[in-house]
Amino acid sequence: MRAVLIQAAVDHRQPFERRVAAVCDRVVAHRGADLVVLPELWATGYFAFDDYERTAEPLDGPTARALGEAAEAASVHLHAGSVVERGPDGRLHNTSLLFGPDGRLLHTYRKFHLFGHRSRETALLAPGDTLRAHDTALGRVGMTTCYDLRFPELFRVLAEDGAELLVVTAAWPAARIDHWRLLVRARALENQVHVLACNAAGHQGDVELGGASMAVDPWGRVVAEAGRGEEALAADLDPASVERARSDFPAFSDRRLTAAPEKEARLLASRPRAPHRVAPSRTTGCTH
Ligand SMILES: O=C(O)CCC(=O)C(=O)O
Repeated sequence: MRAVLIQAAVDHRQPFERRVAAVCDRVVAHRGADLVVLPELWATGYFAFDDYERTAEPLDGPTARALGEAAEAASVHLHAGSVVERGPDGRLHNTSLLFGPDGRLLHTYRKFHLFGHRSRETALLAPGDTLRAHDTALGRVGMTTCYDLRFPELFRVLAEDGAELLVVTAAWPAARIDHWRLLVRARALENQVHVLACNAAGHQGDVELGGASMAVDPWGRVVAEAGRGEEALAADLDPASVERARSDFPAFSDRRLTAAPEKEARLLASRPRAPHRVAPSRTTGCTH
């Protein structure tokens, strides 16, 4: 599977509609990829808190329509990063959108953990409360947003819901980019899944975004990593490697606690354990 992460900067000199059109053109240029991913709030700018209200749209608004058309024109799955959504009750959310190659909106995710440190997100937005993975032609996909990376239980819930690919859309500052690198790899390794983490680039006000978008495999290995500036990062993933990693080294199936909120018993009922396979180390991938 070929994924392309568009590590975009927000050009605040351009009107909002022009920013949307420019990013849609960049999506269309990646026809031939299977999945294109955008950063968090790439059109409004995550740190442009004064613009949230003005740029908010419902999920059938012009920005979502343009993104669906771009996905269809490119014939790709499009994880369109996130937009400021105006919900049916008037509240605003940081909402991620996943489109299919026919331009249909397949799945949405409202950011669960709003960020309050030197950020007005908690004051302006309402958090999401629904977490589920979604079946696509590329496998089962879970969506997460930026600060969520610091909450391993959220990733575990999605992995327990069958996600094989976890996508992180972000506007992660350069000041804490070491945390980003560590957390993205940890979330992939501990859940034995692929993680695609698409960060923003450039400056938003006095905050510099850190770039370093990454594709990480189920062994926690970095398949591709971007620099700090604007870039389209391509990565080839082998979807079968999730199954392979889990059967070569069965840590995911050895877990005893569940993160799934709807399960009453937090301790997983004891079940017969599959015998661990003892394979010569040179034939396993588990040296990392
Ligand atoms: O956790 C961090 O350091 C960054 C989080 C963030 O910038 C966000 O959630 O948008």
